[in-house]
Amino acid sequence: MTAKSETEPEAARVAVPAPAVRLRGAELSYGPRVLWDGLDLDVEPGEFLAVLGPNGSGKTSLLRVLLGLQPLSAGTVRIAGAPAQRGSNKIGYVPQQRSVDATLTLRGSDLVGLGLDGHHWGLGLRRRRERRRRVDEVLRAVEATAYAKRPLGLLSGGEQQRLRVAQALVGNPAVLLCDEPLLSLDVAHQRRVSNLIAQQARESGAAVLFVTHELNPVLPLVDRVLYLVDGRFRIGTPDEVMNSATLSELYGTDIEVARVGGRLVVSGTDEERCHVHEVEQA
Ligand SMILES: Nc1ncnc2c1ncn2[C@@H]1O[C@H](COP(=O)(O)OP(=O)(O)OP(=O)(O)O)[C@@H](O)[C@H]1O
Repeated sequence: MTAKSETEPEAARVAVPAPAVRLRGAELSYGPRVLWDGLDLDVEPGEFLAVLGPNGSGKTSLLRVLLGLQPLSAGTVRIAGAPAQRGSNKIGYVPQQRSVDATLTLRGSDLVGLGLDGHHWGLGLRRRRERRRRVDEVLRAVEATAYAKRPLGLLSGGEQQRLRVAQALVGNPAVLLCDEPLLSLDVAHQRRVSNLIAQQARESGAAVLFVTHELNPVLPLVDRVLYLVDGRFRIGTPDEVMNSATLSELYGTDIEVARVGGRLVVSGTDEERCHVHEVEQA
């Protein structure tokens, strides 16, 4: 009896899975400029976290920290229980869109296949077939099959973006980092891509960190929001963060937030900095 009760706490500790992302006392500074500090954040498997903030508030820098590309100035970062590491196959990443050289001859399907490099698919015909099957499955999911064999340089911005999303999803990552993934997508593909990302969270237990200037297209999918402004931040459910009192405090000026037909409408003296895209455009 005594021996059993002594072993129970140990067993319980082992059974608790690590959060997908854990930041403790995290600070990022460039020279004297502090982007954010004192950031404590756990993102659980299956959680969808929207990361908001005006230009230059440090959203992309946060993703770079999680990717192991940017060291913290203070504090710790762990991905699925291990230190953040460059090239980790635990992470899928949709980078901010940049134009691809028109002469690039790499094909879309090859780009998506690169998302499986570093995974243990092994050699042999069976493995190669499995790999191809997975690539084809993800290409279908982003509706890119029709142009997957064409050179990347000849594709439109939206077509390239869907391939980047496929590349991030193909390895079933524990953490999915998305840097404004909906830019240049039409409304139908915005919906499809954001639903796919949320589905990956639900079905594969991926934690999603989704940087966006447009919260409304993903609002129904979002569990929590991290809102960064000038070194300050708030973390909470959309209702806890996206309200007049909290945003006015964060921006240090009067901000009005209203819900109109399920959308957030933000207005106020500083509305141009505070996600003007959330303001209903007439
Ligand atoms: N390596 C670096 N050295 C110095 N300053 C940097 C470095 N990387 C980024 N910065 C600065 O840090 C700030 C935050 O950049 P970051 O790209 O993280 O912002 P962001 O919130 O993603 O902005 P945006 O919404 O415009 O994409 C910017 O002012 C940027 O110029």
